[in-house]
Amino acid sequence: MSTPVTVAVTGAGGQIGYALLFRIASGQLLGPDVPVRLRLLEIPAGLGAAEGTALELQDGAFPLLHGVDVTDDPRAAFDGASVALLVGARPRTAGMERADLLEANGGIFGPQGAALNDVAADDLRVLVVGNPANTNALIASAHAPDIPAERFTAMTRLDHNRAVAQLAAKLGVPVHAIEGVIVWGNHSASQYPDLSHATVNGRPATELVDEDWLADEYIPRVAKRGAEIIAVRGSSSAASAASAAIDHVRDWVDGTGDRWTSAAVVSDGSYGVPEGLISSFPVRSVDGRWEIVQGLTIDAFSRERIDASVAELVAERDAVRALGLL
Ligand SMILES: NC(=O)c1ccc[n+]([C@@H]2O[C@H](COP(=O)([O-])OP(=O)(O)OC[C@H]3O[C@@H](n4cnc5c(N)ncnc54)[C@H](O)[C@@H]3O)[C@@H](O)[C@H]2O)c1
Ligand SMILES: O=C(O)C[C@H](O)C(=O)O
Repeated sequence: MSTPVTVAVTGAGGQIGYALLFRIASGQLLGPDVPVRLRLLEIPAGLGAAEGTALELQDGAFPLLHGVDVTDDPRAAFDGASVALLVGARPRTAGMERADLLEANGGIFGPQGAALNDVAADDLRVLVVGNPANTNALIASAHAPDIPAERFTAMTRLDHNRAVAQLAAKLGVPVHAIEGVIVWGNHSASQYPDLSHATVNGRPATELVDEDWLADEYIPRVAKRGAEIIAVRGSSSAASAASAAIDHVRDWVDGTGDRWTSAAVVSDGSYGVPEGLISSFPVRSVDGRWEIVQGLTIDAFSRERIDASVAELVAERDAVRALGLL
């Protein structure tokens, strides 16, 4: 068996952490032949929950799990890490403005980026899940000048999976019949789930659904699914978010083949998205790197929606810049 890979998970004592860690320990993140060493990072108030989870991980007797460490020190958590799943974030509380949230999270993701820069492994891959995920990833990357920006990603795979599942439910087809769905922009209600390149059993999805359903039901349903889950469940999505994080990293490491998916990656200016922003794109993973799918035609309907979500990302970037966080 190979040398264990160190996987760091922040916010490990929270809901997503609880759903995520057992799947990593069972080999679903990196594959059935790859042993893992888990590092759980929490703030002092969350250490008890993370320590309890560590005890349960031990009780799982997972053959691939070569140890679990719990700490409140980012440098200890990230030391030698090849994968960092940044889940822990400051949630918005009553009376908090968006700028307060960005500032509070800047205080988390700046130091975590700096710690990753100093102590993580050379092959580090980062997935930011904690909201506002795209901008948190941007802040972390800005504090890690020695780590290529392409290694910092934010999670829109849950939005992508929701977009696929909603279309499958509408048409009564299995999810594997669907290809070419794209989520563009921010992981927020401004995101744009785009079916204009999607196919269902090889047929264009746009031939199978009408435009009104697309504009008035499908797009808002997917974009506001996080709020729907909160309203129905009483707390935000956890197991589906953990599942999407597994999908994202597994595809990043193993490759996607010709299939494409969605991930928020650093923009190279493709599709008019300003260079340097971390925005969701159609992506393929090739040789361990995300590549933005090129050459897609963007019609006026899509252009307007992509631009609106990207404008929100620009506003978030400008806000954190004004706060001195970039
Ligand atoms: N990108 C997505 O698709 C997506 C989906 C669902 C949830 N989320 C976001 O993921 C985050 C976590 O969700 P959750 O349900 O697990 O929340 P949670 O409140 O259950 O857990 C968050 C944990 O993070 C910890 N934490 C806070 N600051 C930390 C820090 N500086 N270092 C380490 N740990 C820290 C908290 O103590 C807590 O235990 C939230 O920001 C949520 O909005 C994103
Ligand atoms: O929407 C939220 O606040 C929660 C999360 O980001 C989600 O998409 O489920």
